[in-house]
Amino acid sequence: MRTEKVRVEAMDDAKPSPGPPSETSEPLFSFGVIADVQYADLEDGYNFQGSRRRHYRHSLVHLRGAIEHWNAAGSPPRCVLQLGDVIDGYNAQHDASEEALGLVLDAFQTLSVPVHHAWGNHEFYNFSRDYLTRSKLNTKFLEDRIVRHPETVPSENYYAYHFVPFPQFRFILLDAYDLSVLGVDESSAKYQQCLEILKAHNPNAELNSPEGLVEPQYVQFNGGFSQEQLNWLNEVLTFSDTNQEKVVIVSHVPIYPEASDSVCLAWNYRDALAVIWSHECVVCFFAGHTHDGGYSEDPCGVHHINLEGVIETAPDSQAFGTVYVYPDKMLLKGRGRVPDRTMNYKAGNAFPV
Ligand SMILES: Nc1ncnc2c1ncn2[C@@H]1O[C@H](COP(=O)(O)OP(=O)(O)O)[C@@H](O)[C@H]1O
Repeated sequence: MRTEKVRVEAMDDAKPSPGPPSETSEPLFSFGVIADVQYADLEDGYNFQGSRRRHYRHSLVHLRGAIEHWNAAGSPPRCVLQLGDVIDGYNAQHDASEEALGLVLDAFQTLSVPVHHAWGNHEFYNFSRDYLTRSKLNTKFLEDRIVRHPETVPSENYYAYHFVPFPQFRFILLDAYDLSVLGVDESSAKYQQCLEILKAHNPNAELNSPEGLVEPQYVQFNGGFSQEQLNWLNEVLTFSDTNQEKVVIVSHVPIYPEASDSVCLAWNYRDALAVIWSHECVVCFFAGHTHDGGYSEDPCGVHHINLEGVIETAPDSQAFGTVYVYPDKMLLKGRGRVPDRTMNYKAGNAFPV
């Protein structure tokens, strides 16, 4: 194992500490996280409920600031995880999708480490799945393949892959709009199948409305995971268990109710949890989508983090984080409105060093 020294950035004095970090030992490596930039060249607006201000233009300034921060780090992160919704759906209405995406990608071009892009609902408001597959938001070329384990190779039917930024630590990027009516050709069988699933759970004329639903996550702006993708996830986690790896999962849409507004969960979040809970290796699950942020450790010791969205972050604050990985835990050092979080590995499951 590599024992490269990674410096932990200074604690932000302005917010509470999660307890003493492992200053006595050096982190093995670090990675950056950022969510819901939702850039658009528009005046500020509000969320659907009218309760939260959205800073469409300033979100790009926030993104550039985060990138400058990671570039200036004494020990740069191994990679950055962009959790989806990088440009806002309003761009499509103003015929500005490509221009907005270009500005965001120009910013990422200046990042000195690889970025992994998840896809959210706003990607699909702007672009078709085919367009995204051909775009620079498709970072599947950064995947790692496991020799002699073809069952761990993802299918082309969904946008998901895994990679190893540091030995024994596997990251899995999931496609939470694998089952969705967004970004899918309306004449396709898949669209019909997904529309049927959605309508079976949501009788509202407005399919974005959760009003009266027993399972409020069945709205159009969410999506889910196909059985094919879940079977693949199960295979990768089986490999990671067998090889005593630690796993970080990334998805635009969250899957754990205690960490998220129930309206924002993945359609079949229970199926994803069932797969994850049948394995030992998963340390944490990072999602965006809610903008509010949230955290909960589930009964199986998996830490669910919903990152605060850049779009609802005031110009005088920030919203991103760097996760420092130790042999026995991961430590999220948040900036601005992202709080620090300590994610201990499951009891007796520290990484053998
Ligand atoms: N309660 C609701 N009833 C009807 N439509 C809704 C409701 N909440 C959101 N929407 C619609 O769903 C879409 C996504 O909502 P929004 O909150 O803007 O999502 P995001 O947080 O991803 O930006 C928008 O078109 C919005 O108007």
